[in-house]
Amino acid sequence: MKKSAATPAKTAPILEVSGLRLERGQTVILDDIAWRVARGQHWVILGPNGCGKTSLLRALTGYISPTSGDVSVLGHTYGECDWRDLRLQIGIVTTSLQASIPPAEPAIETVISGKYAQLDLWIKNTRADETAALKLLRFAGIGHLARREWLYLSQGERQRILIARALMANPRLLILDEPCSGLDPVAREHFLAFIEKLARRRACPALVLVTHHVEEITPAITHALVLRAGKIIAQGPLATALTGKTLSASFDSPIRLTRRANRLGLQFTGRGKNSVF
Ligand SMILES: Nc1ncnc2c1ncn2[C@@H]1O[C@H](COP(=O)(O)OP(=O)(O)OP(=O)(O)O)[C@@H](O)[C@H]1O
Repeated sequence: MKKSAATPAKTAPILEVSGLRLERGQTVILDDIAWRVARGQHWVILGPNGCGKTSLLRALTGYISPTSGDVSVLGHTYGECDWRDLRLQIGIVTTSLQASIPPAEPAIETVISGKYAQLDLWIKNTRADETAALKLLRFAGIGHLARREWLYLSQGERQRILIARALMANPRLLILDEPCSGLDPVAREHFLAFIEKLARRRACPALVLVTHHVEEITPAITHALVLRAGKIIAQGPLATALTGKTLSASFDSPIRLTRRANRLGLQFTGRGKNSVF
């Protein structure tokens, strides 16, 4: 009988990936990925288009099987326990989820569906679920939208609802896959302030933010994983893993990392091979 992941091992890391390799046909999508997310850490994954970020997320959530290597969540390894239990420990917010939300579904029901890791949920809501969902919507600053249908919500509101939805299952890891895409500059700042508030919450799950934009790395993010062509080129505490040198190697273009008022930025230096100028 397969072991249940419902009772997490107290000392295990939140996530551990070792020797992960993913091949499809002749293509090596991920190669020799070894990565560990410990309790209390919040990570950013950065890298150019096609470097393997989405594939890595899909391997973490059990949606694709690696060619070799292991992925474990809270000490439980895919293949050795029920993957549905493991998946419940990982919340994921991605724009691809948006197409699966029924257009007429009120926000509060979208949030409640997260508790059961289901979309288009057809059950009678309990009072306790409604209370919990409303609390999360209020935390996300959108309590007033609880009864508004998905169809009429803005992109920023939808992203907050999907985060509240993910939190309904009390995940230990929350993956935010390009959560700012489609947001205008002001909406993006408000949204980042919300992420920062979430990260400072006592019961916050470990966050993994996937982005192309260093400006979206808020001060709560502690660690970085930098990818290039399916391989890790740097990982560790933000200050050492995310530098002009590692970004230049990742994006194959000369880049300088700037820091102003606690926010990161990029400058293209205009020198060297593959300069954008
Ligand atoms: N099933 C597959 N078969 C063949 N190649 C694939 C498959 N899935 C992904 N790839 C390739 O693997 C590479 C990594 O894709 P992936 O979507 O993980 O990149 P990404 O870093 O998320 O890119 P982006 O930033 O553009 O979203 C790409 O070159 C892609 O074409």
